[in-house]
Amino acid sequence: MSEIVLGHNQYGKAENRVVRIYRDTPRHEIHDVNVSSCLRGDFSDAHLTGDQANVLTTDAQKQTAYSFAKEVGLEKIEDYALALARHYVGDVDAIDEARIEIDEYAWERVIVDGAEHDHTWVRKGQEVRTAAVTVNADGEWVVGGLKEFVILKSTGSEFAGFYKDKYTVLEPTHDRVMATSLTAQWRFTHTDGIDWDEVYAGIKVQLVKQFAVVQSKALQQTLYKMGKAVLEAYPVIAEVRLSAPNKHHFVYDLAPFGVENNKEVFHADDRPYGLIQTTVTRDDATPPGPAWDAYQGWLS
Ligand SMILES: O=c1[nH]c(=O)c2[nH]c(=O)[nH]c2[nH]1
Repeated sequence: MSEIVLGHNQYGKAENRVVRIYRDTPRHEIHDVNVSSCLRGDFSDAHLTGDQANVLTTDAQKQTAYSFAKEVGLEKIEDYALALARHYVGDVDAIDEARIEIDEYAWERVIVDGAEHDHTWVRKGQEVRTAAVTVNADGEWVVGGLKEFVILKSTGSEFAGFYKDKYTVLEPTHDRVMATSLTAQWRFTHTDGIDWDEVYAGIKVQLVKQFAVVQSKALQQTLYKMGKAVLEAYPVIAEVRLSAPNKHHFVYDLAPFGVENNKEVFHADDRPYGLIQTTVTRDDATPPGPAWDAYQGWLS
């Protein structure tokens, strides 16, 4: 008979929706996040005997997330996440490792009578900025990123010369629409003295540029070039991971109506979609440790 044992476990408070307003001057600032805290450590008893003595409640984690929005501030999600993770590992004995995952929603000031308004914004829909921070006794890891970044080019994309079997019906193309909703994550080599906002903005520029300028032979090639450009431009990045659904745009058949369609009218298909995923790394990158050990998405 095999013995049944407790395996990896972790717990926390997922998706605290924290909004911090800075209102010390008439021109307010807003920071809007979805923050999840995840704790790893000596929690066997909670599972095996029901003894909760070591369990810092998920409710306390929620309270901490809100209080740290004031105590630490929320100007930089990476700094806020590091502060939370350091607090859990440093202050609670049972906790060996803390993982903080944050999505940040950007807001943009409305324009009233030609001027930016002091305290009214509209949601900026372009992408969600992400951060994932892990702290344990051996070190600290920060992974920055973005997701839901929808980007499309109307030409400059090919897909041809692929392997063919008896089910292959796809026609090769040297001129197609390429579109995706990009998720990108980048692992920092260290965590001190980094201008998180500058690196974020610069990496976004690199990702966009490669998507636009590369004469793409495949989404795979575009993703590789994106990751490579980020690593070339930013020595503080050790590794980039990219995940891109191929949002297929099919030329719509207008022939039944006697209407010519020279790649001018498309059906934007919803599903299924190719899902292309690529890691680009330095051959001498420091080991990732637990940098990629997810909380949200652990099973995916
Ligand atoms: O860029 C692409 N990569 C693929 O692997 C693939 N497969 C497919 O059918 N279309 C595409 N496009």
